[in-house]
This record gives sequence, structure tokens and C-alpha cells, in this order.
Amino acid sequence: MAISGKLVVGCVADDFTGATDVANIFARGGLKATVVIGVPDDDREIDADAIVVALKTRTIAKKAAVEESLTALRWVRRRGAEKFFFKYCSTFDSTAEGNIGPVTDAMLAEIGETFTIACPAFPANARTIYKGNLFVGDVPLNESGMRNHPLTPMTDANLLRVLGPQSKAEICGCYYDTVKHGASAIGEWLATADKGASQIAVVDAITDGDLIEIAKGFKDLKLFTGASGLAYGLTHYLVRDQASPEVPLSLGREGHRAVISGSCSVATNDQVAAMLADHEGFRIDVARLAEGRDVVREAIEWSSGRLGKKPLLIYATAQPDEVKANQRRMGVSASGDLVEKALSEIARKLVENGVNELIVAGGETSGAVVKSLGVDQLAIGNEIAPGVPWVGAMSNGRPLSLALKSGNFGGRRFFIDAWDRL
Ligand SMILES: Nc1ncnc2c1ncn2[C@@H]1O[C@H](COP(=O)(O)OP(=O)(O)OP(=O)(O)O)[C@@H](O)[C@H]1O
Ligand SMILES: O=C(O)[C@@H](O)C(=O)CO
Repeated sequence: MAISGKLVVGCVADDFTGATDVANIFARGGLKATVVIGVPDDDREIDADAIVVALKTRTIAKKAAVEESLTALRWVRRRGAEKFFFKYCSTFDSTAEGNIGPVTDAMLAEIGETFTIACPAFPANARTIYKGNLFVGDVPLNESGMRNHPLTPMTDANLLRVLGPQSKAEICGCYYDTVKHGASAIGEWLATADKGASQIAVVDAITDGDLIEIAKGFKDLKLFTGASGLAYGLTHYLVRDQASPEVPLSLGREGHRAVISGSCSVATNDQVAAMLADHEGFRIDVARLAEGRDVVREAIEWSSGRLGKKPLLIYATAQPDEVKANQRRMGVSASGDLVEKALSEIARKLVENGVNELIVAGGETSGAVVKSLGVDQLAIGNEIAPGVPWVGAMSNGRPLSLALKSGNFGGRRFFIDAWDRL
């Protein structure tokens, strides 16, 4: 049960997979959580302790990212939120220019605060931070598959160095020699570190236990920034009774299944390969797409007669060399946009043709697909893998079960086994 009847936390997420990821963590922690797609332009009633506003601001121009994020922040604030959370990727994905710093600076100024933390640790998915350096599994961020990300290649694991040039605030580190002593040591650190001028502290965290202590140590802050591990920590003092709800979506079970994959991460490449071993798949040929061929129509023609309960896979997922060749030919953002547009049109047509259980892989891809489906709100259902729930949505009056899978999340059999968790 929530500590108060009104909104406990208002969250702004910079992509759609991240939005369902963090809403899932709030929900599993016992908050009634929901995701709205973009800032609603109506005054709809939403009965929730945590509202996550899903934006697609990770890779857009800085000015637009700041404006959209502030509009979302103001909207949750008007609904009574007292704590705010800026959710970005657990691999700190940002372009060379970078939106995490400017959005954080703007949010601090908007709520009249000067201090916040940056903590993208997510131990459940092997993201940990030590001495300000972000690790993915056993390797620093820049040695992980993130170095080859199509839109946000991460070439430095040190978050103070990455954030410094992005933000006008002073960047400091709250390191493990403090964090390991728990909430009161963190509180003492804060009392001496906070200079009353704009500051962002990158906070080390290795375990879920650390994140609970971090949330308690910084509990008087109004703005938190980071990934779902920090949200997990926060639920330990934002709710009284810990719940671990399983929420079957109880949507119609008639209809077809499909997977749309636009993520090119190491994990998604593995998941696509695993699915193709036993399922039919249609590969989007990006070079043909660039030549103006009607690849969308070809994909839909291929799918007709094949749709059913055994899921089909339609994918642009490729290895880094192929992605780089496409980017050289067309430019980074043009090739990304072209693929996203094609996949979202295919998703919309598949849904028109009776698909109502759909997995989408990739944050930018999910953003494009969900927008094309005209979905405006997501209800959180069963968890498939850490950070990926099934979500329920209405698309043009029809119920859909969706799973928006972050590029790097999920085991090798994710696309095959996820359906068992509906
Ligand atoms: N074969 C390809 N060539 C060039 N670009 C591609 C190709 N396939 C996919 N893309 C683009 O790569 C980008 C992948 O980003 P996306 O956010 O969807 O996945 P991700 O980064 O792995 O997921 P997440 O953000 O959840 O970690 C998209 O813009 C997509 O359109
Ligand atoms: O935090 C993560 O890693 C994910 O929720 C995400 O943001 C992927 O785009």
C-alpha cells in the first residue's frame, strides 16, 4: 500500500523499454504503477502511486529533449508527485552531445533543487558501479557490446568523465568506501558534499542491498536519476508493505503472435539466432529499403498465411559490421529512422491482420512501434525477465499484450519462452 493516497513518484523515462522496465520495478516493489506514452493532453483519471511518462528523447536534439522532459515533469508535478525520477539507461546511453546532463540540470532547476544523484546500477542485469566506473557483467562499459551501439556507442566507462561535459553542474563521486557503510554513512557524506550549488553525485552500487541503503541515505532528495536498480531501492521506503504481485493481463487469448526486432545488441543478436533455429523469420534488408523497395509490403505478404500462435520473427537485427556499413551509406540517424519507420509500419499492419501478442526488441524501435499503434497507456503485467514485463495496451479499441525488450536484456531463449509468462 502506498504511503499516501496521491502520486508518490513521478518518473520521466527517456525511452519506451526503459519506461516499462522501471514501471515493472515500481510495481514489483508494491507501488501501483502505470506508463503513459508521451505527456497526455487530456485530464484523464489515473489511479496510480507511480506514473512513468515514456518519452523518446535519448537520441533527439538536446533542446527538444529538455523541453519534452520538462513538460513531462510539470505534468506529474501537477498530479501531486513529490518525488521525481529521471530514468535513463543502465548503460548510460547518450550521444556524443548527450542529453542526460542537460535534462538533469533542467529538472533540478525546475523543482528548485540543487543536488541529485546519478546511479544507473542495475545489479539484476549485472550493471554495477565502482569508483564512478560502470561495469556490464565482468567488463567496463566501453569493453561491452555497448561500444558498438548503432546510435549511442559508449567508449568511456567513467561516468564522471561522461557526464562532466554534458552538465553545467559540478560532478562528484559518492564512492563505495562510503556506500558500503550504509544509509547513515551516505547521509553524513551528503551533509559534507552538498555545497548548495548545482551538483550531481555519481554513486557507486554493486548489490541490491547497496541500492536500498543509497535510497535511504539520499531519501530527502526530490530528484533521483538513474536506472531501475535505484527505483528498486526507492520502493523500500516509498511503500510500507512489500508486495510481489503477479499481474496476469487477462487479455483476449485469440489472435496471433509476432516478434519485431530492431535492436542490434549482442543479447538480441543471440536471441534472434536462437529463435530462427525453430521459427520462421523475415530479415529486413536495409540496403533494399534504402533503394526505396517496398520491403514493408514484402514482409506483410510473407507473413500472411504464416500468422498463428507460433510466433513469427521480423528483424533488422544485424552484426556491428553490417550496421556500420548501412550507417556509412546513409548516415547514422537516417539509417536508424528508416529501419524504425519500416518496422513500425510492419507492426501496425500485423496488428491489423490479427496479431495481438507482440514482442518488440529495442528502445528506439519500441518507441516507433508503440507510437504507430496509437497506444497511449500501458498496464504492467507479469515479469518475463528482469526489466521486461508484459504490458497491456489498447490499440484503436483492440486489446494488445506487448513486451518491450531493452536491447541488452533477457536470456538467449527470450523470444521463445516469453509467451509462457503471459
Ligand atoms: N541492420 C541495421 N542497420 C542499421 N541500423 C539498424 C539496423 N537494424 C536496426 N537498426 C537501428 O538501430 C537502432 C537500434 O536501437 P534500439 O534502441 O531499437 O535498440 P537497442 O539500443 O539495442 O535497445 P535499448 O535502447 O533498449 O538498449 C534503431 O534506430 C534501429 O532502427
Ligand atoms: O536501463 C536499461 O538498461 C533499460 O531500461 C533501457 O533503458 C534500455 O533502453
